Amino acid sequence: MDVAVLGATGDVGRQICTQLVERQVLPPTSRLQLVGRPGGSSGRAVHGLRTDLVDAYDEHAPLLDVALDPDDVVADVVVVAAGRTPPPTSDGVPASRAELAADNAAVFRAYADALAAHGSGSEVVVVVSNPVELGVAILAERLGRHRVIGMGAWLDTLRFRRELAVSLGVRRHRVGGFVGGQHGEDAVPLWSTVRISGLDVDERERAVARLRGGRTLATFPAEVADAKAQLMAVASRDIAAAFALIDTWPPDLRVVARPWMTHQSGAKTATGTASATIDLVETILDGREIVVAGQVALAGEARVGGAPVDGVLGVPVVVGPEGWTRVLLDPLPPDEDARLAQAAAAIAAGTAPWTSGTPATTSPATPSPVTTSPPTTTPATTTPATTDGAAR
Ligand SMILES: NC(=O)c1ccc[n+]([C@@H]2O[C@H](COP(=O)([O-])OP(=O)(O)OC[C@H]3O[C@@H](n4cnc5c(N)ncnc54)[C@H](O)[C@@H]3O)[C@@H](O)[C@H]2O)c1
Repeated sequence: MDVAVLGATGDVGRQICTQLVERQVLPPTSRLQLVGRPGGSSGRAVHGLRTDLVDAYDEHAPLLDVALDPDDVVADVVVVAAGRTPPPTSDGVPASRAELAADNAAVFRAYADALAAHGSGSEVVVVVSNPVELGVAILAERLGRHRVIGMGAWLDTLRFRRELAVSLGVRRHRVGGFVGGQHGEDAVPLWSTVRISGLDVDERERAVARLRGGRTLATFPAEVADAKAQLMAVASRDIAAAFALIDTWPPDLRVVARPWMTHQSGAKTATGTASATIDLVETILDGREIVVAGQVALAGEARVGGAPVDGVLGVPVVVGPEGWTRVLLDPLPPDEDARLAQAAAAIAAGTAPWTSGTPATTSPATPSPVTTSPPTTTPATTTPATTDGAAR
């Protein structure tokens, strides 16, 4: 099985390539294609990256290949990490999502068209670049909905589990639960999906109620806005104090605030992003099926706000070697349902200018009907993930 990483020389792309090789996700007989951009600095640096990886990992490295033309991308799994990233801003207000979308829509389209024309017709695409939802919408339109999954919701999910685990004083692998919605500040912590191994239902409900402290998601957007304002004020004097302040907040708020502060600090979130990406790549390559959260192009497989979703949304899904197959979303409590509906509306508004609004329905994966089974499967991952803001 082969993997291609678009934007291989970027901060995130390079981490993905390094971790793929270092963690021996790919055997020496597989191929890792490092994809750069002709004419750009990455067109030169990608050759250097190849040499550096061989230098470090020659004993177990897969075959390392360089591609500069989107038409030459060939792999079973294609990771999209190419494109612009929004820089931190002095006032904490993220660069316009529309501007980022305009730039990165062109990147998404170029690779979507090339894969549609020259790909195998069965590659699975993992979208990392932001806006993740736009990448999923554009690639799904051309390649088929089930072959495209955005990893932002999985990264948010790993962060949620970590924050819950910290508050509970347990290891992350003992905590289940998902984050859906839009990657970044419109992430929706799905508290009703939280599971804690070793606790029965009553114990879990008491633990969750304690962690939530009587709050619901109805106040979450206002809490996030207030958190950012507080962090900007504190961080301008003392960045360590800003991170310490985050530690005093509830776990769901920390899920959004901590990566936002990380980005504002000038550090990028490349390591955690790469690690979460590799979870998905590993699953797809393994032939296993696991439940993850991901941004996917829905055609009515989930209902929020009383209506079926026709468009991209982060939801728990079953992912396997042919992409995602099913949505696993039980009926939600009103606050989670309302926030997911708001996120779906925000995503629809953000993607509409760049898409035809009709994701391709063809797919090699067999779409299954909506399932009502509870999302109890927890992938056996202990991978740390730390990172977002507008979306990081
Ligand atoms: N989904 C997530 O959780 C998450 C987390 C962190 C970063 N990101 C996103 O990942 C993307 C990459 O981030 P980064 O920090 O590595 O950025 P970076 O600037 O370090 O690297 C960007 C890479 O994209 C390539 N690139 C830029 N424009 C291109 C074009 N027109 N065609 C082909 N390649 C092009 C560059 O050559 C470079 O290799 C950004 O969109 C960022 O917002 C997503």
